[in-house]
Amino acid sequence: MNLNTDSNHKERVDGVGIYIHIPFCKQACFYCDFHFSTSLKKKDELIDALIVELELRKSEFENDTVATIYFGGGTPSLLSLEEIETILKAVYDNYSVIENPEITLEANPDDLSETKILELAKSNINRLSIGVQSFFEADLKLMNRAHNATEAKHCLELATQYFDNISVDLIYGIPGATHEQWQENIQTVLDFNIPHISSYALTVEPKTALATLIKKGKIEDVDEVHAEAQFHMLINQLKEAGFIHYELSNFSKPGYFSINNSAYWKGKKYIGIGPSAHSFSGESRSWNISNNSKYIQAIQLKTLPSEIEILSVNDKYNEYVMTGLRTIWGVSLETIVAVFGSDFKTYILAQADKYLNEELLYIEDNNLKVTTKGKFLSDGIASQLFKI
Ligand SMILES: C[S@@+](CC[C@H](N)C(=O)[O-])C[C@H]1O[C@@H](n2cnc3c(N)ncnc32)[C@H](O)[C@@H]1O
Ligand code: SF4
Repeated sequence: MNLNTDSNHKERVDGVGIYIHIPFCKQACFYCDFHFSTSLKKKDELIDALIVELELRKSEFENDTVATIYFGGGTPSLLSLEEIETILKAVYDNYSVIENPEITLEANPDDLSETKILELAKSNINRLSIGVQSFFEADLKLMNRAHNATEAKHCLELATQYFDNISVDLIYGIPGATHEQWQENIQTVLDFNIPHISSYALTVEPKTALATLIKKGKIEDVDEVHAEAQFHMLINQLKEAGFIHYELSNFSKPGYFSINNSAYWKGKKYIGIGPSAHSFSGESRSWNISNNSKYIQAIQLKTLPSEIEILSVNDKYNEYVMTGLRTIWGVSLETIVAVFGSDFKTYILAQADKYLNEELLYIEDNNLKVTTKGKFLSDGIASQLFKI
């Protein structure tokens, strides 16, 4: 299934994507439930396994061209340039890659010394996604980030000298962080002339240290109203600065949309390499085991440690509605009819009626979209449009 067929989609994505998960971090951020290990003992074995998995899966893309390569984590910036290049070589050896693919590396500020940035600038990496989260010491300590506020600013000073395509991650709704501090965080990123920002509300995931600390009363609970107010400040401040709010958590200057993520939101195929990585073939989703040792063992035996789920028509429709409503492109009613049939269009319009009347949704050029008022509620609204 390729949902990137709408004639009115402005950012067309040609080619498929490869995501490579680097499951190591220096220390565990209190809020994070992504898959990572703080022990680097198995790093070499894991890199070997990533290379074998890339070889094992090449037939999945034998008729496709790779347009984006994304090193995510965990903390990919923990890898040396040599390690990154070895993995990239395995991509080029096994897949057909377009001439100038977007190659993103997620990086943490404490890894980005001038030497490291210079090395990365000489490699094929052409986009950095830097996990700053906040420029305030108290916020960084509360979240147990490995960097401090000075490192956060210093790394942007350096990175902007060598890279043009940079994204910065910021977290809002942090307990104790005032609205003024939040606005200062956004302004600091703008002052560095960063063209792309991803911003998430601090989410208390079950079984994280943050959840335990809140339960014990050691950290104040997150406040939804406070977070929603900061989300709207973000929208307004970035709109004024010329950013396009192209996905619920993503803002970009024209020309700097993440091609990798846009492809994902538009239902393009991608393969995820590494422990916990997810893949989407168009017809099914699969995900690798979230355990470094078991992942390495299975790959050494030339088996894929993954589970697969074949998507039903309703699953595909639900996913399209969920991702579509989060984006600037919305849910195309033309695509709904073309891919799922006219019954689905009748269904979605009936379900959407209440939200259209409440001005949480609107229709523009035959696309169903969330209004600014509806944005913070977009996932909840999408679930009300699902077919079960
Ligand atoms: C999993 S991290 C990987 C990149 C890198 N290690 C970093 O920390 O920036 C990707 C993004 O997800 C954000 N994130 C992970 N868990 C989150 C949570 N519970 N609430 C808000 N943001 C979260 C991180 O802060 C980061 O910006
Ligand atoms: S937020 Fe990033 S650095 Fe922190 S634990 Fe998660 S993956 Fe690691």
